[in-house]
Amino acid sequence: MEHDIQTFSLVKKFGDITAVDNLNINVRKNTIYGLIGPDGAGKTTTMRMLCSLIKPDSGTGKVGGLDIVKNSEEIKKHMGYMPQKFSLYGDLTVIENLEFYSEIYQVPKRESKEKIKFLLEFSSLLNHSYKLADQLSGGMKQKLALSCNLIHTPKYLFLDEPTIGVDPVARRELWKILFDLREQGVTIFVSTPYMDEAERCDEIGLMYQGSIIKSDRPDNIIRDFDKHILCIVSDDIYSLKEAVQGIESVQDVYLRGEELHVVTANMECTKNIIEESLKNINLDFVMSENIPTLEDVFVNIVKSRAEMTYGKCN
Ligand SMILES: Nc1ncnc2c1ncn2[C@@H]1O[C@H](COP(=O)(O)OP(=O)(O)OP(=O)(O)O)[C@@H](O)[C@H]1O
Repeated sequence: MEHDIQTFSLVKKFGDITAVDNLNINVRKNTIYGLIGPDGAGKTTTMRMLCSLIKPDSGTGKVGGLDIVKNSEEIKKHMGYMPQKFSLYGDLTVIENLEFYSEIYQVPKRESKEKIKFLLEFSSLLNHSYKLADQLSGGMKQKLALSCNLIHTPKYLFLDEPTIGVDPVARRELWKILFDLREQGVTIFVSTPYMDEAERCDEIGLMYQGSIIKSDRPDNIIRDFDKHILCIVSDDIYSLKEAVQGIESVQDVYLRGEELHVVTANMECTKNIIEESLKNINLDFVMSENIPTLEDVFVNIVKSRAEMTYGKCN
């Protein structure tokens, strides 16, 4: 199996903080790899090392078979990196921004004209070509930022939370672009806080405290989850939560919108105890078993890790 992006025991420290801790990642060629994890897990630091913007303290990494420290200049020619705050020039038009990045990447003039035309169509920005970047919506700005990173036809694309602050329709459009890029042979490494986006990746890595604690296809991660999720709705969700979280076979309880999600290893027994307890306090409720979502699994894995590290807190 051919890998385009790899890390081998990668470590990065900032003073006392170990931001990336013995990280091992393997990203297959021509796939979308999603890095997900809580704030401060080390996602941005990982991406910055892979893009040769900062050096690791130890360990190594490869992009397209090239060493991220020794061959950084060569790697940069073939990669695009869109950080969380990508610099667009607000007082330049959409086309002018693309022309500017085309010069930065030293794309030959004739090639650049063709590429800009292609990217404007590809990212549905053609009708906005002469708008100032500052006048674009959040979603369009991100599409322009992405296009600026595609001007030199990179083989590897690194995107740090590219859809933050983007509305759901524009988010879907951006993902359509990513799928098209994968079709064209680009390997994509993306971090996202959104679980619906993580589910669209070919493989995801759950990052916690600098390491990958689980890595697989999203459907495999959900399939391997060996616990059950009970979903309960009630008019008095807070009394419901209080009553349920004291039950011994309940491993975790959390709110998801209007619903209370209960995690248990023993579904039938927990269901019966909850029914009894809620009847005793005269609470109206509706309970059903839910198929676990990636979000349920993610919350559970991260909480279990945190409990292993810091002990249980209720
Ligand atoms: N330049 C820096 N100097 C000191 N500490 C840093 C620096 N960059 C990152 N850190 C620390 O390293 C840890 C990992 O940060 P990082 O930004 O990589 O996490 P993240 O998973 O990308 O978080 P977020 O989702 O909030 O962006 C955090 O504790 C952070 O405070």
